[in-house]
Amino acid sequence: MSAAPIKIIKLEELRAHNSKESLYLLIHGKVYDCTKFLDEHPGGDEVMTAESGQDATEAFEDVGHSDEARDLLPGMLIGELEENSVRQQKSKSSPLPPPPQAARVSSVEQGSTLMYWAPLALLAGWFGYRFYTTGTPY
Ligand code: HEM
Repeated sequence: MSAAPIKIIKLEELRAHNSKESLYLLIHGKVYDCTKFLDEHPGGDEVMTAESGQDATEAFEDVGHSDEARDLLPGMLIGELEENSVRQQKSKSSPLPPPPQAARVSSVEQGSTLMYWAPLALLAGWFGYRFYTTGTPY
């Protein structure tokens, strides 16, 4: 007899279970249904709901959970997170090039700065020319 196939869980599915009514946690790439454990968790339910819908591995490890705590995990295991959806999540969080709108705004700003300085430069040029030709700027 072979073991039951591992259920592949999509990122959207993980994110959908983010309340006390139904809570999934992602720890080391595996998805755990922690709904029933919420009330029993010695660290409280708030910390667990706060970690839902994202990778809770760091939070789980930072606490330094005991072996007893780790032994509880297999009982809550429901599947693994789909590889592709993790990659999607990573690309979403990576810095994107600035949107074209920003480029447009800065070129408009440059344009308006030029529009401000051009008449002033012309005026200064005129007074300079007058000063040199007539000895007085007006
Ligand atoms: C299914 C996942 C989890 C299980 C089975 C679990 C289980 C436990 C257990 C058994 C303890 C008692 C101490 C120990 O034996 O280490 C504990 C404590 C604690 N847990 Fe979790 N935990 C889980 C997830 C989390 C997450 C995601 C956080 C987020 C920060 C968290 C935060 C804490 C804290 C802060 C304590 C310390 C409580 C105290 O001693 O005052 N736990 N947990």
